[in-house]
Amino acid sequence: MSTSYLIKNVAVLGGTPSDLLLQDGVVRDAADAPADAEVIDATGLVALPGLVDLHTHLREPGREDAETVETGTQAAALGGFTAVFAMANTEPVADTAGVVEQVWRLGREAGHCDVYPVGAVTVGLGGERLAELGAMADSAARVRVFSDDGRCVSDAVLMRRALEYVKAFDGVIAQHAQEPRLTEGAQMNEGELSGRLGLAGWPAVAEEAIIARDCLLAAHVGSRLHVCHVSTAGSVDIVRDAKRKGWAVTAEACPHHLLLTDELAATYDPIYKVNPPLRSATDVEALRAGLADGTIDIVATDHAPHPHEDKDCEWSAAAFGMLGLETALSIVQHTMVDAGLLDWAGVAERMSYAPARIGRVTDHGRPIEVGEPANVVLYDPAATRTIDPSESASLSRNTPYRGMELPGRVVATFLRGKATVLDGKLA
Ligand SMILES: NC(=O)N[C@@H](CC(=O)O)C(=O)O
Ligand SMILES: [Zn+2]
Ligand SMILES: [Zn+2]
Repeated sequence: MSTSYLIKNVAVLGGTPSDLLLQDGVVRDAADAPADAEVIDATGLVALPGLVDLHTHLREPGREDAETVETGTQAAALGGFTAVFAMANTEPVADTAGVVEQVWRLGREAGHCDVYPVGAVTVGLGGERLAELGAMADSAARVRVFSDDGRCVSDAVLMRRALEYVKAFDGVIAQHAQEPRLTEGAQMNEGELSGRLGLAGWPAVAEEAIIARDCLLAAHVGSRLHVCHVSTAGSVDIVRDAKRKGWAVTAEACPHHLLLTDELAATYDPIYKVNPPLRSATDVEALRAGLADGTIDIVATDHAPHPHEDKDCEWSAAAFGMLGLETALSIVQHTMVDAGLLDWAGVAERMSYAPARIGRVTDHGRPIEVGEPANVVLYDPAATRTIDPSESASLSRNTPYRGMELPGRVVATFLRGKATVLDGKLA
C-alpha cells in the first residue's frame, strides 16, 4: 500500500491554513485521513501545485558528463518541479520519434518528475529541413512543444512551415530568438560595457527582430508561438502588442534574467555567460513588470548544465548557460513575491498552470483541490539558505548564485502523491 500524507496547517497558495490529504495519487478531503497516514506539520509552509518547467536541458543522450535524466530530474524535484520539458539539443538531437521516446522512457524510469521531451524543429538543429514533427507528436512521448533551442530557426520559410505543420496536433513552436547574422561571435549584451570589456556584443535588436517576425508569422498562419527566454524590454513590448492583437503568442522569462545584469560580465567570470546574455537593469525591470502583468506568461529555468572544463576557462572559450532548477523558486520569491509584484497564486499560474497549458499537458498544472492529481510542493518562504554548488543534485556546478543568500526552501515535493523530496532532501 502506498503512503498517505496528512499535511496539517498548510497555506494553499498562501491562503488561510488548512489540512490536506494526499492519498492514492490524488488530493482528498483531510477529514477522510486514515489512522496510519503520515502526518506532516506544515505550519508556516505554503503549498503550491507541482512546478512545471517548460525549458530544461537534461543533456541525455550524449552529454552525460554534464547531466543525465536521473540527475537533472533529481535537481528538478529538489526545486519543487513535478514536470520538466527536456530540450532537444542533445547528441543525437531529439529530432525523431526514437530519440524522444528514449528520453520519455528514461524520465519514467527515473521517477523523480515527469519528463516531456521537446522535439527539434529541424533535422539535427541544422535549420534546413523540417524534422519529423508528426511522428514525434504521434509517438509514445506525445510531443507538443518543438524547438531548435540553442539555435534560432532563422529561415522565415522554414519557421512558417513549422508553425503551419504543428496546427494539426495543437503543437507550439518555441523559438530561441537570435538573429544569427547580428550575433556572430557575440559574447555578452551589446552596450557601453561590452565595448569597454572588449567582448563582442549581442544586441537587443537581434532578439527583438526575430520575435517581431515570428509574431507576425504566427498570426499570419493562425498558429501558436512560444518565445523562449525573453531578455529585453523591447521584446516585452513586442509580446505585449501581439497579445493585445489577440495573437496566440506566449513568452517565458528565466530567473537569472529577473535578477542579474550585464555588469557581472566585468568579472570576466564565465559563470555569468548565458544565451541570451544578462542585460541591463532597465531590461530586468521591464521583465519583472511584464511577468507581473501577464505579458510574460511563465518563468522557465533554461537549466543549462555544463561540466567545469567548459566553464572554468577564458570567457570567450566558455559555454553559454547556467543551472536553474534548484534555485528558480527562490529567485522568483526574491524578485517578484518579496518585491510585492506577485502573490503565491500568481506564482502558481506562472510556474505551474500556464506552462502546463502551453505544453498541452493535462495532469500537471492543476489546482490543489479534492480529486485532482497530488502534484504538490511544500515551500518555506521564511527560510534562507546560502547557495553551495557542491550540494546540487546536478552533475554540473555552474550556478551563478554561489555564496548568495537566497530566501525560501523547498521542504517537500509530491508526484502523484508519492514524495520525491522530504525534509528538503531526495526521498
Ligand atoms: N541558454 C544557454 O546559454 N545555453 C543553452 C542553450 C539555449 O538555451 O539557448 C544550452 O543548451 O546550454
Ligand atoms: Zn535558447
Ligand atoms: Zn535553453
